[in-house]
Amino acid sequence: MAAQEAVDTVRDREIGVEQEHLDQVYRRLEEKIHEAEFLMNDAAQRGHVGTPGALAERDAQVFRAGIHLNRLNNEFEDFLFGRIDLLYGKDGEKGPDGAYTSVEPAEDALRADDSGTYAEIGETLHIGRIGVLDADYAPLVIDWRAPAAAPFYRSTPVDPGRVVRRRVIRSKGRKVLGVEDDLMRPELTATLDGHELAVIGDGALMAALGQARSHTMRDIVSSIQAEQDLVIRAPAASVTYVEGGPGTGKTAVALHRAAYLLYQDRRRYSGGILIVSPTPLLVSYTEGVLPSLGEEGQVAIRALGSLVDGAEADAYDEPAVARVKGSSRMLAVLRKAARGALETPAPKAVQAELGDEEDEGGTAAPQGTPTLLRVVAFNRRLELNADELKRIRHNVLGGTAPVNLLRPRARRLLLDALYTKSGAAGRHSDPQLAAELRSSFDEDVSTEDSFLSFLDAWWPELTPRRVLDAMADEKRLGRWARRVLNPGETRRLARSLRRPGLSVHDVALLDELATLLGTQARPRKKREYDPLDQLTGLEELMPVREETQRERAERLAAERVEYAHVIVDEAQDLTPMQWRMVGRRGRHATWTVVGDPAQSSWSDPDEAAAARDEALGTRPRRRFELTVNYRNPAEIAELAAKVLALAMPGKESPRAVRSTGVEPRFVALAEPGTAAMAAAVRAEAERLLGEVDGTVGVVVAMDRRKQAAGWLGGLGDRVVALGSLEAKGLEYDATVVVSPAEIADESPAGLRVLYVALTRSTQALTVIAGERDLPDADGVPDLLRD
Ligand SMILES: Nc1ncnc2c1ncn2[C@@H]1O[C@H](COP(=O)(O)OP(=O)(O)OP(=O)(O)O)[C@@H](O)[C@H]1O
Repeated sequence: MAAQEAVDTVRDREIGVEQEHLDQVYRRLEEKIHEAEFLMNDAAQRGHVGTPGALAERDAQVFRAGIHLNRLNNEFEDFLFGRIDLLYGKDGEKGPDGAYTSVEPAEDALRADDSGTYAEIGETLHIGRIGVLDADYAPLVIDWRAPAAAPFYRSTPVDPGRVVRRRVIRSKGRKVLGVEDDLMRPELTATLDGHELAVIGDGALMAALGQARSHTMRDIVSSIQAEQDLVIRAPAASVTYVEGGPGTGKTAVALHRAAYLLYQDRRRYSGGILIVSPTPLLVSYTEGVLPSLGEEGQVAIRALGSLVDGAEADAYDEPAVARVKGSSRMLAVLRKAARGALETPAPKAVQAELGDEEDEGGTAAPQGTPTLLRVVAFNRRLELNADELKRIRHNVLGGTAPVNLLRPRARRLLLDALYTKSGAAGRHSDPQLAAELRSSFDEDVSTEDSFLSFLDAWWPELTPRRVLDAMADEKRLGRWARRVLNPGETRRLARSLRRPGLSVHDVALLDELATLLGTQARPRKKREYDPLDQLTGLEELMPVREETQRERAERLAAERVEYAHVIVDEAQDLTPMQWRMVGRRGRHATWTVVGDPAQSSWSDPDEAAAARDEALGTRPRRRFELTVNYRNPAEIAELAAKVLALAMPGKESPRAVRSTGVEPRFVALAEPGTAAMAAAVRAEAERLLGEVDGTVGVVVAMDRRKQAAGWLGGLGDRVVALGSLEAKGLEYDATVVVSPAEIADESPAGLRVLYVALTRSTQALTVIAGERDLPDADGVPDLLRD
């Protein structure tokens, strides 16, 4: 009892110490807010001066002060989270943020005698979401992304550097709630201001991992681990390539890396950072993290189905179709289609008003390409017949230039042919007169209505959507796909393109078509001229205040064709066609690519890897591996490892850091059929809702998605039903995986998809075995038995 009281006293004292520091930081922040407010008022006053120079200066001041205030207000909550106590450093030099920069301790920092090793703490640093200096420019808080903060993340007991004690501080508003310490040099007796260094708690990481999950990811800024920090701070020279199993923090690391890169070189990354995620669900799950890291507008998080402007797809094709659409064989088909579509009938909307770009798809009355051009020039009727037109078209299409960009050439060759027919060609021997005659001919003919409407029908301005719609006709597609796709693939592809709406895989086809057609990139919406752009410099180019982070990101994304840095999450899932689409957005970018081949839902990982290599070009790569699973307890990780052994024999599982003592539960259906499955799923979901504080995910085969949502009706929003492909990247406190066999049989990559499903839970897992799972007496499906 007495011992516990002593611990509590030490804990309270340490909390008190941190509270004092936090109070000091808040006082300083308040001063800064007052300063910012003063600046704003002062600037407003100056408005009365009235000279143009004074007005511009006022505007600049208001702008800066507004940004400052905004930032301070935003960062006010929970922004001080760490502290390190360091040995004296090797050199006495201070870095630009006022902190010592040396990583290694000074030679005389440690004293050893027969009874042990001793040291005096030479420096204490507090780490937070932004840096705060006191009035004398000494650091009260160091920004987590600053070099001086790196030891907070890098130091480990094996390689402690100067760090003796690493402390995570939990606070709410202005109140410090607790501290958790990790000792990096447990063998050392260290003193701080003459007192022995206190150590509180069992370490911050375990405390963080034990918390209940919500529907959004939280940032891990206070508990980033050393191997993760190496990735986050890796120099952005070329391609940073990260592999790691489920739950190793790949997504978290990728998001924190975006924040780090912006901090480190805001000027460079004002060109934008694009984060590509496989599904909209993962986008909304991760979206909360960046603003909370203190980043604004420059980062766009996009799902693969929303990467192309105007396309917003979240429907999935059946695996056999997705395989065809994603394959690089599609390139040959699209090349043919982009040219062949010139001869296809215009959709109704286009027919109604030729030249109208509005393209709604659908099948039109087969108008087809015109086979006769008739004009009147020099008082003569001139005609080009079907054969002549065909020859001209063939001629124009000779090279590989984008079809829409060939229209002027088509127009010229038509005029050439008509001119030859007119007999005017040899009329003048004087070249100048001949040229004049020709140009008046061209002008007459090319402004004639019959010529113009012919050209629109014969060489229409094609949109990617129109070509894709044209591919929905099986016979036509068969021609374009000859010797590339087999008849079954062609049939399935055409059928899927006849369905209304776009699938996620269609979007990459649209993007490829846009390139093949040479569709003009949408003109950049020019930002309104703002005199402050010149006054404030790029660092200060922060969002206009009334625009939200998301709105700004969307606007920038819409305007942007390419980005300065591209981060690809779940990279193992990009098809070759998707790699091409993403690659076009980062031709001059640096890249961070994170993924796990063992979770790939793509049936031909080698083909996808080849396309990835093409997208990344010859840029040098730095490879990193993440090896620790922070999500799953060991009990769940062990079960998932059985599926990994089937899916990818020899592939190692990441090491789980914690164990809950709760084994996964198995439930077999009381009787065959959907009703029994519905009852079992609902009962398990209800039970788990009672067991965990956070969220419950029910993962089913893709074609049971809607059904499963119905089974869970009325259970509230802590529980969600997901198709197996949608579960990627997400996590829940508890999951119910329904019929492993159904998930595994869904596609050639089914076992890897099942592996994903089994690795979503942070606490509890129930597996419900259907008939096809052949459960044993304990309800364990055959796929999960030893
Ligand atoms: N250093 C850390 N401290 C606390 N939590 C962490 C840390 N690293 C990762 N996590 C948590 O572990 C979970 C898994 O992280 P994340 O989703 O980034 O992993 P992943 O490698 O992308 O997984 P998957 O491949 O399954 O999508 C998240 O809840 C994340 O917040």
